[in-house]
Amino acid sequence: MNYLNKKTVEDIDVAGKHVLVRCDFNVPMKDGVITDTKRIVGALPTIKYLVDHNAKVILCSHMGRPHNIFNDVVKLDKKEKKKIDAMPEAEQAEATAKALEAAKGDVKKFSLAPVAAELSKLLGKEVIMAKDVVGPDAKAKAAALKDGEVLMLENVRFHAEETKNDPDFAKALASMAEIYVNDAFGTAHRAHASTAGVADYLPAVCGYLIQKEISIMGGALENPKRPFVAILGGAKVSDKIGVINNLIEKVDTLIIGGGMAYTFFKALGHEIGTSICEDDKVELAKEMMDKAKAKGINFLIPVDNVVATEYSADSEWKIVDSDDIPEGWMGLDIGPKSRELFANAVKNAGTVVWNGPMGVSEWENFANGTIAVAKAVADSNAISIIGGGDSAAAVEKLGFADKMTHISTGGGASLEFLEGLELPGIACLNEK
Ligand SMILES: Nc1ncnc2c1ncn2[C@@H]1O[C@H](COP(=O)(O)OP(=O)(O)O)[C@@H](O)[C@H]1O
Ligand SMILES: O=C(OP(=O)(O)O)[C@H](O)COP(=O)(O)O
Repeated sequence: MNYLNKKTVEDIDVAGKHVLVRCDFNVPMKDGVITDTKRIVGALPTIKYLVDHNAKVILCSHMGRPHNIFNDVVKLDKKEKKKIDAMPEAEQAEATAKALEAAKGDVKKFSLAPVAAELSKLLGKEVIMAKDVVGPDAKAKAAALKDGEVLMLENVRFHAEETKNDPDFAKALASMAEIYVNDAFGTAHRAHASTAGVADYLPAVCGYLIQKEISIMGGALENPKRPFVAILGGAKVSDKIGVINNLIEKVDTLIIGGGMAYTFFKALGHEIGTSICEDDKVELAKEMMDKAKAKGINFLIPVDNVVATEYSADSEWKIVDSDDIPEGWMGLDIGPKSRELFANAVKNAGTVVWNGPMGVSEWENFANGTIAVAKAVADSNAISIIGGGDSAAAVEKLGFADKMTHISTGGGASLEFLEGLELPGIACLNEK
């Protein structure tokens, strides 16, 4: 998908205008404290540009997946509902009432107020917080904004109309501004009112974060410095089929690690013990390997594995070759020979795209494959692009973030971009 011809904030006169900026401020929180500010820091260049150019800045974002509080409809979380459905019928009514009551009290944790406070610190200026999204408080505060001032609306997902891409809700958002800027890369794969719908009613351009994400990732896909190496890991083949399909057409080397690899082992006829496997994807794994062979791509899967007796952080473990996984053992990481094999493939790469850990990297005993790959990518001279999600978290935790060319701020969005899918939040923006 080529989005490089989209208008940016620099292509439009923002001085004195109300500018509605959609950011992805869906940051991880624990006990009311933001645990990773990457997405807020990522939004700063656009916000600073608008402030410096005397715009009246109105920021909006979602946070989590809350209930529709403004219509007073509180719905149960999917997981909660499943739990209640599994209860004996006689207990369900009481459990539902209790859960609904608890869900009402939950709403505060989805407020963007902590983000406004953090942003204010990072910007070194006040960020005015609205009590609602398109209600009287937001409208009054937006109308009163002076040039260079910044307002944060409440969580757009407090309205069910947001995720439904309801035109009236999009219009209500648009009515507060004269220009729309989308800089929410992490939410660009969603066709919601504030990420796409609003562009029907205002001149619509992208911010610097979206521009950076698409120019680096788009550049790698369209015109990669070769050899181009893709490393895919994580739990499931089904999550990455689209990415494999798209990248197999472009790369010189495709490396498959993590839980995904065991479906490929099965396709090769190996015994995989109790390793994670998607039986309905074995045939597809075979097809992928045949395709890679036909295209002359270097296709690498682990040659050895760290196997464990149970899925737990302190399980007994040992190292075995890939065609020698014993009955009752499960592969939780790639082994030392695979680490070397993968590191060697990365060493002379021109471009590396990496998405998904090589094993259960959350647990120390099964993190060495992911550490080795992160180190190899960091030590290479390649243009290195890390998809969001768990691989980004691993790279950051291991202290290699500074050595990577780009760590995407979007998990789902970067995957869809690498799949070559259209991102509605970018497709809706005006062309130059
Ligand atoms: N061998 C394995 N067995 C089971 N789970 C695994 C294995 N390897 C990796 N995983 C799990 O995969 C998950 C990450 O996968 P995924 O969400 O696809 O990655 P990303 O977020 O980077 O796209 C992690 O929770 C990790 O524990
Ligand atoms: O955190 C997000 O997605 P990600 O975890 O895939 O990066 C985005 O804010 C999108 O959120 P959503 O998946 O609730 O639409």
